[in-house]
Amino acid sequence: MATDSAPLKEPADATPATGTAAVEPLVRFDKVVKRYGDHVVLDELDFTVRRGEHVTLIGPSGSGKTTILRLLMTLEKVSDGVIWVDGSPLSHVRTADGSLKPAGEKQLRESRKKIGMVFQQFNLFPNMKVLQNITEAPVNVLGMAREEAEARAVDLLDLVGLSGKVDAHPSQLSGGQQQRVAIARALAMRPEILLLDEVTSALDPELVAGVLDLLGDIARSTDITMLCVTHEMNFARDVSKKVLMFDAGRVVESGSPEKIFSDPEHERTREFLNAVL
Ligand SMILES: Nc1ncnc2c1ncn2[C@@H]1O[C@H](COP(=O)(O)OP(=O)(O)OP(=O)(O)O)[C@@H](O)[C@H]1O
Repeated sequence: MATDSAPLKEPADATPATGTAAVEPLVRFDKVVKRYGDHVVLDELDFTVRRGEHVTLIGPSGSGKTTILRLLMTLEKVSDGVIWVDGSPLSHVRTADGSLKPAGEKQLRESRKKIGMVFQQFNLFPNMKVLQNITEAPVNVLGMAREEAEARAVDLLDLVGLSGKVDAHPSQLSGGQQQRVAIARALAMRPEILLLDEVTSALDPELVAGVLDLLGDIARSTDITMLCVTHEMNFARDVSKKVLMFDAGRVVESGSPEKIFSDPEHERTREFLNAVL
């Protein structure tokens, strides 16, 4: 089935009826396929994430974890299936007859506003000062007044422990400090969903705990929904309510961190955890 030919109807429970919004998943992957040429990376993937939930994605290298985050960030397009966010199709738009067709660039840019992502390699703008790194998207994408964006950036820099670095350039900061700026930059867009892709993998070991503590504080003190790819199993245990174990582009097992880490049911989960723990 190709997304650009067959009309796709929304799942029966995708649009909450009045009074049921609290139980409606914020994110729903509905038979999502991602192919690169003949290589099927995600294979009719189904999973849901509830509003405010903190979910950790684990699985062997190449199992499709980063691809899931990139699809949610609309940096990639689905090959098949539909991604729903808050009852609306992220990857598609509704046509007049109620069917869905793949979203164009304009809609994808709109969808992207709801979602923030922090990358392994920080991805800061090297030629901009810290403050401008944080205000750039709120001003140019959301149309926020510069003064308001700057005031918010100052608050966020305080939150991430970098209030003295407003005028620094990224090259003048440590990796841990750059990642804190990247976290502040993602939060500046007031996203509903925060995607974290191995955000401590590129850091020197002594900087890892500080960044994880900050993310733990953000998870506990806000109602943000988090999807997190990490090899930091203690962080997953402390911060997430649900762990999804992926293999070959599918969820092979999901459950609480306690259940998955101490009593996994699937052989692939046991193999993976034996290798990383
Ligand atoms: N742009 C691309 N073109 C072709 N293949 C790609 C592309 N991006 C990802 N892939 C392939 O998709 C598969 C899944 O990659 P992905 O990065 O999602 O895995 P992952 O589970 O995040 O792995 P890791 O833990 O090593 O980061 C890999 O086989 C990868 O080579």
